[in-house]
Amino acid sequence: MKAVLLLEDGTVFEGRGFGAKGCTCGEVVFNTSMTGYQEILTDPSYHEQIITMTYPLIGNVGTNPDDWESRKVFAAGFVVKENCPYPSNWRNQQTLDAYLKANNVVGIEGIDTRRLVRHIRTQGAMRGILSSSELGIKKLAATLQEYPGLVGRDIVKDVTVAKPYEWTEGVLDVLTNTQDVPAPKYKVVAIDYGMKRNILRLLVSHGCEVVAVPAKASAKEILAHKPDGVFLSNGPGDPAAVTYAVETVKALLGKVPIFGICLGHQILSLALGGATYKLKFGHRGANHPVKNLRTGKIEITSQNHGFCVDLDSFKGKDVELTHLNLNDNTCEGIRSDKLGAFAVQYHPEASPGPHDARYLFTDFTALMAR
Ligand SMILES: NC(=O)CC[C@H](N)C(=O)O
Repeated sequence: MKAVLLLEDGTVFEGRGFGAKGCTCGEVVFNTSMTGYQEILTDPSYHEQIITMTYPLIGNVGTNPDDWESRKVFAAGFVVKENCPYPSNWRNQQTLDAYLKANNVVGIEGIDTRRLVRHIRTQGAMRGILSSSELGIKKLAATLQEYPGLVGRDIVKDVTVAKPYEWTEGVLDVLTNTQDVPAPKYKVVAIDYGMKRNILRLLVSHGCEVVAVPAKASAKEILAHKPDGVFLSNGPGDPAAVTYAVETVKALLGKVPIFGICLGHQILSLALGGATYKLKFGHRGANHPVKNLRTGKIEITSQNHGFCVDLDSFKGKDVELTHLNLNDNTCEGIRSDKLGAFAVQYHPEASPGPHDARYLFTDFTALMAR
């Protein structure tokens, strides 16, 4: 079936539809990872985003019941050069096409993804509409006009959970189908702004007993759990719009150790008096070099963010820059020793990506132990 991707600046890409037949709007972004498309599709941080994969062959390992990073496919749409209809992998249970159909996600293949990515890199991430149902450009343009984009909107409320839940699974070894679940030593409350499951699995495998709470949980409700530590999760959209989350973290600072990832890093930074801004096209991939300024070591990291913390916004404040992105010298980690809080912009839980930064989970348990 024919499909079309129309960008807000009028650029049109025509291709073949796969997955669900339908029409969807979102911010068009790209991810350079060669692997992990199922984890990427189910990362709630991609809510209201149409993901373009730069690696040309996608779907070659099919999909499976284990590699979900959340309860659903949150990506608004999927753009690939070539969707592989004949996956080959011992874990495969469903082709990517059938998986997207089953989860009502629109896909397009056969477009020049290199041209699309170069366009986004030069013009910046922008709103787009992807459709394999309505194909009339005029009608699609009118529909796209209605879509407001991400800036200034709290969309964490669309992906968070309604009530608290416990998580007991550890990191899964797919070869032996066993999990690493040591006896819990620390009680952690994780605020779920759209949390990836591998963060939860790693907290459990590092000896944490985890209860996840909705994004709007108050500091009082969180402290009532008597946690040894609080975790601030990843999540979609503009951090500055999630004002209730910033207020809650302000009320927690200094009362309990805090560790944050991605959106959690941005919310902690805002609570510490910092500021955030929108990057031109964001960082999304699995090979982004980050320098740990304390150890001097370079970590190859998994990344997925379109907003960033302004390095200069902490001038005169007792906040240490701990990690720096070596591609563009942007902030990738901060810490306040005085307040017992630290966070990174990138994804140490990988899923997908390298495991270089897993030590941060040990840093968190060491902080709680102190
Ligand atoms: N993965 C995330 O938590 C993303 C954080 C935020 N939504 C951003 O795009 O920068």
